[in-house]
Amino acid sequence: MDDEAMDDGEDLSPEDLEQLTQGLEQIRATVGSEAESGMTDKDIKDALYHYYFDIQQSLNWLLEEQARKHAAQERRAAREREKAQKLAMQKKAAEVNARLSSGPTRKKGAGSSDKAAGTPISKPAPDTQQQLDISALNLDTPEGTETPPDEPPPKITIAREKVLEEARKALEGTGDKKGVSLVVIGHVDAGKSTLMGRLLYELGRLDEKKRIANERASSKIGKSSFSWAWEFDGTTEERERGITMDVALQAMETPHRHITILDAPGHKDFIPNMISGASQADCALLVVDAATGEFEAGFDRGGQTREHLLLVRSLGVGQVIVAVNKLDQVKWEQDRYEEICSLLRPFLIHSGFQPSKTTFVPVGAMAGINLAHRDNPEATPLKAWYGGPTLVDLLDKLEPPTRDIIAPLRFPISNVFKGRSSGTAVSGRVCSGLVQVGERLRILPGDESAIVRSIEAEEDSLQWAAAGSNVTLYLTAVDPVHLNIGSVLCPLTDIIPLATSFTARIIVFDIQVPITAGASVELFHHSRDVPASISRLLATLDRASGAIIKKNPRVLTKSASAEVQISLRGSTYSSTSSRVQPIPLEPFGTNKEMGRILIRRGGETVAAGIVLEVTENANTN
Ligand SMILES: Nc1nc2c(ncn2[C@@H]2O[C@H](COP(=O)(O)OP(=O)(O)OP(=O)(O)O)[C@@H](O)[C@H]2O)c(=O)[nH]1
Repeated sequence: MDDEAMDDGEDLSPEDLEQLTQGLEQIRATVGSEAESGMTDKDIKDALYHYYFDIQQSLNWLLEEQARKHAAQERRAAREREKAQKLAMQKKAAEVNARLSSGPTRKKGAGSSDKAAGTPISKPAPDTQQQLDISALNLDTPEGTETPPDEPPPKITIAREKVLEEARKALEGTGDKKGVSLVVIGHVDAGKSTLMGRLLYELGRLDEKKRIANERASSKIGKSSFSWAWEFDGTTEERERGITMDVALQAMETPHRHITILDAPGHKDFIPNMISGASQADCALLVVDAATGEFEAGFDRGGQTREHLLLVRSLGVGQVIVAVNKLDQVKWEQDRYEEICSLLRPFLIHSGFQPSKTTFVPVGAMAGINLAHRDNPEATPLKAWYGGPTLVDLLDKLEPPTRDIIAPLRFPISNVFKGRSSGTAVSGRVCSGLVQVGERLRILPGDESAIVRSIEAEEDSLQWAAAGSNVTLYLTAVDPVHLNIGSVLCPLTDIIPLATSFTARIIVFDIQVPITAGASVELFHHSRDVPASISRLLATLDRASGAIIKKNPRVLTKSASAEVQISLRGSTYSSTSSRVQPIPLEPFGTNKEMGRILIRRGGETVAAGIVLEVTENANTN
């Protein structure tokens, strides 16, 4: 472009100059000022001149150029980071060698205080599971946020009683908005991400500039119909394929609620990610596609509408809003809306949702119809027959479930990444109890512990977080090698059992091949899934009363309720080669959120259940 760059418009005709000025104004209106966009007037004029004043082509080129520059900067920064990391590792290795050669430096009466002091000499994890999990960690340091040298870990500054009192007040919700977390579920392409992207825009949480950028960039790769979804589908692969693959987290405010949104993938290949999202949620928003044949495809056997509903209910979600979307595709016909509601209602009841906790709302995600406002000009055909609540009206009435803040802390890790300021960060949901800055926590499985350096929720820094909060904990005094997705953080004095075998009460889904004793399955518990087997069929039970119908049945068929023994695969044998890593879980009677399980086989969810008793507790062995 330099060859053709123009010289201050000296050779231009008055018409060309006019076009140049207008083009500059229009591009500026889209990209913002020089400070905001990093584009000088000269860059823009050169592009306009080069593309014969075609604004669209000039803008595309400018955006591409900017992306190229940014990528080059990132590559440079990555190289520098790598160099710095190598140097730091060499330094650490030299320190370790020096320490090892001068003998152990255990402090007086220290017990485990080597860890408290953040001693960097840490044994590699003895088991393969922990080593394998490391590959799932996202340990990249964001640009310009290199880890500062170790600071002393923070101390607890607020008394436990005071934290409890504050947490109780916050949960009562006096003055403050009540907080709920919402998982967005539904068949692939129902419009979940579009709905949530558009909703954020309607609520003023997505600004015009970002919207235009998403629109432009999505149309550039021929995916303009997904532009609203881009707010949630952030990765290149998700955007190119036009599907959600992992759970995306965002927050929004309605007049009386603060809502954490977990946008789950609809595609059946990503059900494990959907389960991880659902296990962090209080309520669900089911999105269904009203277009002819599409609702049916999602609702039939093999579609995700049924499976998602059963999964969220099995994981303890009791409230659901059903958004009947894409009604524009059927000319906003009331009959179609009612047909869909009448097909879903009995299924919802059958799946265990109380009618009083189930609501329906007609919406058009793409055009923003009946999301936050009723006055959309395109809503006229809907208004002819619908005068009920908008989606936001319904979201505003979601009730948070009872939170158990007295129980010991249980924080199952759903993600591990390099912290922004320092240390390692883990994100997830506080399932029970409280966590506060300065607290030392045990990481299970394993013998390690870590200190909470800081707590963050949607970029707010907190001193403590209570049951029901989705937060990020920044940890210190721990080697990140010990932090794995699926591990659970607990108080040092009240740790969760580590099970290799347990009994459970399960409900069998609509399966075609019956379950026999010894069946190999995948066991899902929060964000962890492990190979297991249904080692014994103990009894079939009456679904309503729980009374035993038959002891030691030979098989379990669809819709059966049963008591079974589940063993992590290999754990029933004594040879060390087949030993498996135990997983942290708790009987449902002790801790509801830690006592729910899902069982899958061959890519299909075959049963859901609750843990009755941990029969092989690796902690007490
Ligand atoms: N006509 C019409 N199309 C819509 C509407 N809402 C979403 N879509 C389209 O439906 C397609 C799928 O939308 P997404 O938001 O990606 O669907 P999703 O449910 O998030 O998809 P996954 O997360 O991959 O399961 C896109 O092409 C959207 O433009 C709507 O209200 N009307």
